[in-house]
Amino acid sequence: MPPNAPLNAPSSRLRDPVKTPPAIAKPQWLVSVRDLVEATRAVEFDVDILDLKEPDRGALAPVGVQIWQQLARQTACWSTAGKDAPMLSAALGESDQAVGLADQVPPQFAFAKAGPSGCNKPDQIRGMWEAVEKRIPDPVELVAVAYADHRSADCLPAEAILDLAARHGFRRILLDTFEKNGRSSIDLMTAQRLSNFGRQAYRRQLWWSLAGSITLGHVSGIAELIPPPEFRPNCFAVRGAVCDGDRTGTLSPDKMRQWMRVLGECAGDVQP
Ligand SMILES: O=C[C@H](O)COP(=O)(O)O
Repeated sequence: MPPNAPLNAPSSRLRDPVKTPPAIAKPQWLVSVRDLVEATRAVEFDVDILDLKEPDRGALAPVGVQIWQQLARQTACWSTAGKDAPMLSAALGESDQAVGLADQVPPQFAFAKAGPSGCNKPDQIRGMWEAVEKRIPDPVELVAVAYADHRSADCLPAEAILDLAARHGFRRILLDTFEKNGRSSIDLMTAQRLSNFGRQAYRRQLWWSLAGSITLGHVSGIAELIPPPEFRPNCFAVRGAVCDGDRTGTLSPDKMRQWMRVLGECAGDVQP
């Protein structure tokens, strides 16, 4: 187990819908989808988390509330049909938009993410988290978001957000890029910073997900990039690399199949 316990105990709102593993044999896989059609395609490929997001409108743009509701109904059908229904996650947008939408997230969703852009002081980001937490339905867990290109997003650096998130009682953090211009989180952070981010997450008992123009090459090369297994991401989150064309295209079954295979091959990397 990581040596340092979180400074604040998690609030009841942050209880896990599933237990957070201290170490995982196989990284989880999040795929961002824009609607029910893409979601239905993605479930064929053993996705762990379906993330509802409109890729035409930036990093964390929300889809319409009616699409959240469709997915909430569909997940019940998947479960009753005996399928392993993925957990649902809602992108709420950035700061004020996230606060405004938080109370409309269906309670069937496991997670919601609020972007920190414009929050360049600790008090601002804490205030935004608190405002979202006040409105979000109780079973939905708010996930902290940090951007590798934090200057473009006018927010605090990723390491500072991780520290604040741990103190606030978050259980999970997503590292993504604000700009979707093809520069990956790995290019922006460099291997050293990324590895330190992973170490910091492990020590603070934060599950972390790596997103931001991540490619299959990044996934298969993660052991060289972050040698200690326990510092590696608990989850890889992807959109662009599993689409035909760029991230505004549609999900490619061939690419989804390749990702499923490569992620399956990561199994056994981490000893519990
Ligand atoms: O949450 C994950 C993002 O949607 C990743 O998108 P991307 O792979 O196009 O950067």
